[in-house]
Amino acid sequence: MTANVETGLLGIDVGTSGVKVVLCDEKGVCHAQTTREYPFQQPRPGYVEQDPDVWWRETALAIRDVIRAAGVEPAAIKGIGLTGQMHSLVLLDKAGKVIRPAILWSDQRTQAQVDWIADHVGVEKTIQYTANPPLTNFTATKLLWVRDEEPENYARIDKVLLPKDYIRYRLTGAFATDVSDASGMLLLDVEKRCWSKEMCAALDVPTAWLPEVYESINVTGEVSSEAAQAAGLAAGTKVVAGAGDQAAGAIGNGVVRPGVVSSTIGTSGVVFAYADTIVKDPQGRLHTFCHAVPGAWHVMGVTQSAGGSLQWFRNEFAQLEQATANLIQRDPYELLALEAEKAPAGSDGLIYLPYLMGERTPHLDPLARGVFFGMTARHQRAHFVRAIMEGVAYSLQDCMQLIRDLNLPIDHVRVSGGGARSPLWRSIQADVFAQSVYTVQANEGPAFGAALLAGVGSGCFATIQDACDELIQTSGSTEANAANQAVYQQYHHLYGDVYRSLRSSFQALHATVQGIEG
Ligand SMILES: Nc1ncnc2c1ncn2[C@@H]1O[C@H](COP(=O)(O)OP(=O)(O)O)[C@@H](O)[C@H]1O
Ligand SMILES: O=C(CO)[C@@H](O)[C@H](O)COP(=O)(O)O
Repeated sequence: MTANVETGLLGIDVGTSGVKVVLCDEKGVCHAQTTREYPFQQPRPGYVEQDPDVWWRETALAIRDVIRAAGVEPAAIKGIGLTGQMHSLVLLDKAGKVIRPAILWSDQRTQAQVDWIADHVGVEKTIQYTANPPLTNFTATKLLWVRDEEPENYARIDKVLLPKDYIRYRLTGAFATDVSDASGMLLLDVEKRCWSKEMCAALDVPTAWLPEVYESINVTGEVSSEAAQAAGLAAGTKVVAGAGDQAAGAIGNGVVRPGVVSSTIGTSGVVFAYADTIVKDPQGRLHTFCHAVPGAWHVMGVTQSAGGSLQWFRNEFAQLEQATANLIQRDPYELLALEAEKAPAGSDGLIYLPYLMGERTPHLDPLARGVFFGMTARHQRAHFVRAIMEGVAYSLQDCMQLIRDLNLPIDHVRVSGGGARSPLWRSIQADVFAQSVYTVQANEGPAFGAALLAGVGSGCFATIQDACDELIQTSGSTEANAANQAVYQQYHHLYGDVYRSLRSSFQALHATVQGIEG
């Protein structure tokens, strides 16, 4: 590995399935990257939690790993950019200790608090204050759940942070966040890019609990001696504000101009569009958040369980592939995707609704559940895998449609995330979207975007657009197939009907499960 990196930029992505750290130079060349996985806990149905101190432990080890692998002098690292899973709630007490496990973005326990906000503040007022409606995913609802269900923990709160901002606190001692990630807390005035005094007052959340808000490229602090020792960094290294994982991923994909849109299949699925001015879906089905580009916004539609659906299927129904992965040196996802190619477009009438963790766009329905519809005895495992990929693409197309309805152009679609590794999943997306999709050369995703933000913050690039123009190029395209397009149009229609037919049954199912499981 190279030892002559003069200007290192470190990007850290505190993800849901693990932390990813990349070390690039000012030319965008990545000299080392590593991922360290960690689990999440599901103590009850709908609950999803993680231990923030595990994030920090694994992040410090991952930083050490990439510095060693790149053979770079720690002092050559000119800036660190942070990104991570959005919305997840981290609570600290006066001594800076974590009060309880983080309640994650995918956790669905807060419907009562969503209803409370709707009753006490009103959905319209909430959209007026924060640009978004109350949703179970957003941080403020999680905070109110702690108020209602764990008053002893609530009484100890001194600071409320997001995942990447907890890592910032451990690196620098600073309490800070950035506008894009803060947008997903339901406490930010997204239009003015500062905390909403009205919303905080309405929820009785002291603004002193909240970190200082910066634009993504601004320096928020320097690595402390203690953190330098733990992570193998040089004390004094600058840490920029960074961005939520979707905004950082958008930077890594060059989604920094109108018309360029990304479709990302990670655990969640996200369609992300740049906006020069603030644009809102009146029904709140798309999120309206600040972009990491200063002075810009974005809208995004979210599929709760996109790659997460295939992950679930792999874990439960591809155990042989998992157990032999090392032996045969083939990734189980790759094997499943190859198998899915044996099924035709439309999976012979098998339709999958990817609602394993409820759904955000377009239904805003935490009670929706996953469905395989149309099973017959002729369906094989290949059909199930293909149906999952198709169902996720239908959900992403629902997001695309809502973005078009806001008159935002979709001229050029860039696919990314783990799902874009699969040629089949790329083709299905092109066919369902009825337009070509493109991949970009730099495939390190949000961590790379965070490193670019560090590059702008430490003066390597004048602006984010300059950095993207210089470093991000498309590397391939997948065209839509007209015959498949026609098949998918018909099944997509049915897919929508299946949800509408089942909506009340999902509510009844929830009530039944609650009654039985308590
Ligand atoms: N070779 C592959 N073929 C198809 N899907 C894949 C492949 N590799 C990864 N995936 C999908 O990508 C998801 C992980 O995406 P990634 O962007 O790495 O995750 P995260 O959301 O944790 O950032 C997996 O859950 C899986 O569904
Ligand atoms: O909830 C959202 C965005 O609103 C997710 O983007 C999470 O921020 C994490 O997603 P993965 O990267 O783990 O898929």
